[in-house]
Amino acid sequence: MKLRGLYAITDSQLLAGRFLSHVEAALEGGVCLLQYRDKSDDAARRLREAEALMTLCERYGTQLIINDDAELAARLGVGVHLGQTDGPLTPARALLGRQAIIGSTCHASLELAQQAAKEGANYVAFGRFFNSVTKPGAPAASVDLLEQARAQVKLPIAVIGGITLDNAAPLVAHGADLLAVIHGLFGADSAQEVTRRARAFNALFAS
Ligand SMILES: Cc1ncc(COP(=O)(O)OP(=O)(O)O)c(N)n1
Ligand SMILES: Cc1nc(C(=O)O)sc1CCOP(=O)(O)O
Ligand SMILES: [Mg+2]
Repeated sequence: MKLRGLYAITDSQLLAGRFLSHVEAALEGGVCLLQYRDKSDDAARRLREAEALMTLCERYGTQLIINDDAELAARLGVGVHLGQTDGPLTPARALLGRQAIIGSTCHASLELAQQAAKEGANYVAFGRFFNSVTKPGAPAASVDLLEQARAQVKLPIAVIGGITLDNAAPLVAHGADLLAVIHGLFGADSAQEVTRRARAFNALFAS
């Protein structure tokens, strides 16, 4: 499966009261990967929501990725995204199997990306590229770094952090394969606007 296009990431606070309707609206507009990102420790709710997302993803032919939690990903038979403090890739791969999509946060480090590639990641993520409402303290990355990564890293590259329809095009032009977006997608007031934004993000990959 080609990893290229919009990578939608959920946020439990932002989507409170409109979780499934906004996610379905995004899927309607086209989503390459959907990440379930919930930083709470409410395991029962996390399982329930992840299962609901899996049902939606199956209907739309989208791959579901669980943030942080390889055990939950294994339980559902889906992929996982691991940051630098979320545990090593090798045991996650052993747990999830060869087919699962595993992504790795590399901040602004080519060395971390090379390491992730060696350990069998399916994509690497760099960020944050812009000011992020969701994660203001994340370390910064630049378009120069993205260009170097494009030249040196053979894996699909996800970019993240403050990405909106107004600032995403140069990232695609400099080699990003996946636009990972929370607020710039789900911050919309209506489901129709979420669908419109999803279509517009994907259109950036058309040329
Ligand atoms: C696609 C993508 N890229 C980066 C991250 C950030 O992961 P991490 O550094 O583990 O931070 P948290 O998201 O867990 O707060 C991500 N989730 N997805
Ligand atoms: C979860 C996350 N990780 C980042 C990183 O740089 O690693 S930035 C970020 C937040 C992304 O949300 P938004 O699109 O609302 O800025
Ligand atoms: Mg994490």
